[in-house]
Amino acid sequence: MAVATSDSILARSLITDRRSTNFGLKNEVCRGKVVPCRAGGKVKGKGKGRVEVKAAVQIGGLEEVKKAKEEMGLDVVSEEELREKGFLGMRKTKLVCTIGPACCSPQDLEKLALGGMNVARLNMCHNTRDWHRDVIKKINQLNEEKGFCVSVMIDTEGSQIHVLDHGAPSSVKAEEGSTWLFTAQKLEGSPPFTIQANYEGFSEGIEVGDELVIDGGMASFQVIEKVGNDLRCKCTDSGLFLPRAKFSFWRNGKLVARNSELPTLSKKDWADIEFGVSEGVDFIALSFVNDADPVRQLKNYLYMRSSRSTRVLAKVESLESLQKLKEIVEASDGIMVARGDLGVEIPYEQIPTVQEEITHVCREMNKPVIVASQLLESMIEYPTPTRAEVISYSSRCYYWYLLIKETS
Ligand SMILES: Nc1ncnc2c1ncn2[C@@H]1O[C@H](COP(=O)(O)OP(=O)(O)O)[C@@H](O)[C@H]1O
Ligand SMILES: C=C(OP(=O)(O)O)C(=O)O
Repeated sequence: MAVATSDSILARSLITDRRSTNFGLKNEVCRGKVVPCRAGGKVKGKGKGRVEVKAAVQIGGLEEVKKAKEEMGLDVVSEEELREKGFLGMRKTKLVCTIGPACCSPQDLEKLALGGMNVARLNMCHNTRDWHRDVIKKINQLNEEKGFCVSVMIDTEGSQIHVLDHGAPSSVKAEEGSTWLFTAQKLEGSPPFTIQANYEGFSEGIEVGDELVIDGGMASFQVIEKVGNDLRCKCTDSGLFLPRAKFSFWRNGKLVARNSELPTLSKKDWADIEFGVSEGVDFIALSFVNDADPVRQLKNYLYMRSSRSTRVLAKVESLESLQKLKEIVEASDGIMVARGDLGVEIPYEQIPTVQEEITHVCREMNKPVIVASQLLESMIEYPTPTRAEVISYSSRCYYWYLLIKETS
């Protein structure tokens, strides 16, 4: 993915190596000049990397963009078009960027817009509404003053069983053979070998012998004792607890579905939606949609609130949502394949097939598909993506791509 600078076009599928000077493009075909450029903001986390793009192909106006599309099969967009049409522009691939503390200044937002951001995503499970309001204001300003056309998406928190923020700066390590208490009790500080869950009923129906998997495989435990509502577990595969790490329980190789018992739209989600409507956001992405009902409910609500132009996207991130895929796609304006959470409920090796299946259903119903999570994950640390990451975007599926930790 190369990012547009002034008078340049975005050539999405061309990520260059630092040493490369010309993408291997024939000058007579594109008549473009490869220029170094920097775009994007500082990345959160280790803070070393930058979302930075190495080069852009400078090609003049719309005519040349058209030529690049037709003759070279590139999915490109001119800066002019980015400014005027945003996600309604001709480039079929769209870029959705999560806005977090690492990229929320007006300068960072402008760099992202210049780099091809079509939609700015605000994840409502982080930060305050005032913080989100401020970002929306900056995006509106960017659009009004600099002529961009960046849309805004809010993403609801939804309900999911996860580790409470354990207070440690980054992660807590569990060693194989160590014993841990998983509890929903509110505890002072972070007692050793104790993990707090966010949901009181997290252990209901769980039996001794069940497997508890953290973040789809980051670490595994076996339940060795039930102590009231708490679970004493032995670590069977060492690994890390990251803040908000997700739980899944397994019995005889099958998922014990727990998240599906929680509501898709909590009180907080409705309050966030109300906030989004009053701020005039363009998209609402609904987390943990298990069937079409919450999507229909939200669409009815938007209709009543005269916010018909706000689009509802359903996040497919659970087994249940896969079982009800067609009705969910039908009810929604688009789908997000939330690969991060999907990887907690289905084995990693099934994700490619599932992504393809979801895409197929969406294509048949003419609905856009957003692919989320770990797209350019290596760029959280490093300035260039891996070859494998580059290759995974060379298909002509024309997805919308959602960058999360890479930008936020
Ligand atoms: N608005 C925000 N405020 C603070 N941190 C944020 C914000 N948005 C994203 N982040 C950071 O980026 C990370 C990835 O974002 P995201 O995937 O949207 O959240 P999560 O993985 O927690 O569901 C978060 O864990 C958080 O550290
Ligand atoms: C986008 C995702 O969800 P979130 O960041 O809201 O956890 C995901 O799970 O891939």
